[in-house]
Amino acid sequence: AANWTYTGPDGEQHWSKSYPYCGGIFQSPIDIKPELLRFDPSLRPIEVQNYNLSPNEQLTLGNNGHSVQISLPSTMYISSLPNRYTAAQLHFHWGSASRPAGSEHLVNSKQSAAEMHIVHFNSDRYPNIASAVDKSDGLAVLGVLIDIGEFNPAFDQFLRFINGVKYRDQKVQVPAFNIRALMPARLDEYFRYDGSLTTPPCYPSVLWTLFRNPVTISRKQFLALATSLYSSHAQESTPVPLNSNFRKPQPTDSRVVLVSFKE
Ligand SMILES: NS(=O)(=O)c1cc(-c2ccccc2)cc(-c2ccccc2)c1
Ligand SMILES: [Zn+2]
Repeated sequence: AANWTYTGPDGEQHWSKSYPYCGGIFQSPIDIKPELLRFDPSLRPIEVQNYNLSPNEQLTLGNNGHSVQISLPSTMYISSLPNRYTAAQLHFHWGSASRPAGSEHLVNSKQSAAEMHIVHFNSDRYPNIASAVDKSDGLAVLGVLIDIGEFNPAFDQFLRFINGVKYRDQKVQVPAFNIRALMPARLDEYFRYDGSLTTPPCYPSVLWTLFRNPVTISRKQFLALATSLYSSHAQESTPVPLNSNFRKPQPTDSRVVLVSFKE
C-alpha cells in the first residue's frame, strides 16, 4: 500500500506510522557538514563495470508515482567494493519549477537542483534485490548531485522520452545508452556513510556513496524533469503533479561521514 507522499497527511512526518524504520536509526538523506567529515585514505576510486550499454539494448523507463526510474541490466555492477554490487535501477529526486532545489543530500547545507541514485544490491550475498533490500550489507547506492547549468546530452537520452511516462505506472522502452555519462568525471572523490533508503520502508541497508562533484543539466532539461510528470494515474480526474520528491535531511546521530579526498 505505497500511498506515502512527501507532503500532507501521508507526508514524511507520518511515514513511521506505517513504516517503523523511517523513525529509526541510520536514516538518509543527511546534510553533509564539515564537522562530520573524516578523511579515509583507504577509500578507493569507485569502479563500475559494463555501464556503457549498447543502443541495441533497451531499458524500461517508468513512472512509479514517486519518481522516474530506469531499470538496469544485471550485467552492470560496482567492482571496487568488498562484495560485488549489481545494478538494479536508477531514479531521480528533484525540486519544482518555482523552487529548483530538490536534492536529498545537502553539502554544507547547500541543496542542489536534483539528485540521481543508482541502486545496486550485494549479489555476492543475496540472490535478488528483494532479499537484499533489508540487510545491513544489502544495498549500495551511488548518488550524483545535479545542478542547473550546461546542457547535458546524456540526460536527453531518456528525457526525450519523458512524455511517454507522464502518469503513474506508465512505462516505455528506450534505447540503452552509456550510464557512465550521467556521472561526474571523477569517481575518486566522494562522501561515504552508512544510511538508509530515503523512501519507505526506509530500511537502514544502504552503503551511501555521494560523489563530490555535481553534474549539470540545462534549465530546460530541469523543467522537463520537474514539470512533465504526475504521481496520479492517467484516468484520475485530478492530476497530481510529481515534483519536490525529496526527503528532508535526517539526524546524523553519532555518524561520521568518510571522505576520499583531502581538499
Ligand atoms: N532513494 S533510494 O535510493 O533510497 C530508493 C531505493 C529504492 C530501491 C530500488 C530497488 C531496490 C531497492 C531499493 C527505491 C526507491 C523508491 C523511490 C521512489 C518510489 C519507490 C521507491 C528509492
Ligand atoms: Zn533515491
